[in-house]
Amino acid sequence: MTTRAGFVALIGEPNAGKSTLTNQMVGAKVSIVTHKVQTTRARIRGVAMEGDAQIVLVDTPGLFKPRRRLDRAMVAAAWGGAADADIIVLLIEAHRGITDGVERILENLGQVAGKRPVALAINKIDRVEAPVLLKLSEDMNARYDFAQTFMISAEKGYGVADLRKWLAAELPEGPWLYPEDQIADLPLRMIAAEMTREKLTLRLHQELPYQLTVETENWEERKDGSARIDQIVYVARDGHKGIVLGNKGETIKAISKAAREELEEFLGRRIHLFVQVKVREKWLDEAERYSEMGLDFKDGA
Ligand SMILES: Nc1nc2c(ncn2[C@@H]2O[C@H](COP(=O)(O)OP(=O)(O)OP(=O)(O)O)[C@@H](O)[C@H]2O)c(=O)[nH]1
Repeated sequence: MTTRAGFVALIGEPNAGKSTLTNQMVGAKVSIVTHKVQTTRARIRGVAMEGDAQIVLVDTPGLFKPRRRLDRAMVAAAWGGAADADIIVLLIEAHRGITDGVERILENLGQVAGKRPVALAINKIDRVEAPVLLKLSEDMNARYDFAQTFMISAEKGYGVADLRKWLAAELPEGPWLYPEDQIADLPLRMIAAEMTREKLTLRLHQELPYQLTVETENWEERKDGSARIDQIVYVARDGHKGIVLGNKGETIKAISKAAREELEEFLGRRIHLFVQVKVREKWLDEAERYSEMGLDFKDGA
C-alpha cells in the first residue's frame, strides 16, 4: 500500500472560516469557532484521513495587519505555517471578495509558496449568487496561478469532500505522521486544551492569553465512564501566574469550572478537570516550543 502524508496550511483573513473548515475536514470540533476574530493563536492540527492519505491540517492564525509586537509575531507565525507546509490553501470569503486583507496576502503569496501548490478555496458560497462567485474566481485566478479552485461552504460541508480528495492526491508519498490509533485521541486532547484556553481568553486581560499556553498532560479513563483530565497552563512570568490564579485561586477555579462544564457537554459525560499553573521561564524565547505550536518568533519580533 502506498501511503501519503503531509501538512496543509490554511491561510486567510480572520473569520474566513479556517477553523470551520478544519473541523469539517477532520470531523470533530478541533479548534473552537467563535464569532470573535483572531481567536486561533497557535496552529492547531487536525488530522483528516482520505483513503491512504493522512492530511495534517495546520490551522494558522488569521493574517492581519500587524500593529503591536505580538501581532507581528502572529503574522510571522501564519506565514511560517505556510512555509512549512506541503500545500497551501488560501481561504477567502465569497461575499467579501478581494478585500485589502486578501490583497496583502496575494502580495506575499508567491514568495512564501515558492514551488508549492496553492489552492484557492472560496468559502461561504451559501451567501452569494453564482455569477458573483464566477467573477470572483476569475479575478483571483488572474492574480495568482492557483493550482486549483474550490468553491465551498465550510459550514454546510459543500465542496469539502472534493477539496479533501484533491489534497490527498497532491500530498507526497510517505509514511503517516500520526499512528492511526492516536488520531481519535489527539484532537480530544487539543480540544480540551483549547476549551481551557478559550475560558482564559474570555476571563483575563486581553494581552495575557497570547502569552500563555495550555497543555493536556494526562487523560485517564475511569471505570464509571468519567474521565480525569490534567492540564497545565504555562505562563511567561511569575506575575502572570498570580493573575491567572487570582485571589485565593478564584480565577483559575472559575476558569476550570467553565472549561469542565463545556467539556462535559461536548463529551456527554462527567469530567474531572485539574488545572495547574506553572511558570515556564523565558517562555517567549523558547523557539523550540514555539515551533512545536507553529509559532515562529524569529522574524525580529
Ligand atoms: N455562511 C457561512 N458562514 C460560515 C461558513 N464557514 C464559516 N462560517 C462562519 O464564519 C465565522 C468565522 O469562522 P471561523 O472558522 O471561526 O474562521 P477562522 O478563519 O478560523 O477565524 P480565526 O481563527 O479568527 O482566524 C463563523 O461564524 C462561522 O460560522 C460558510 O461556509 N458559510
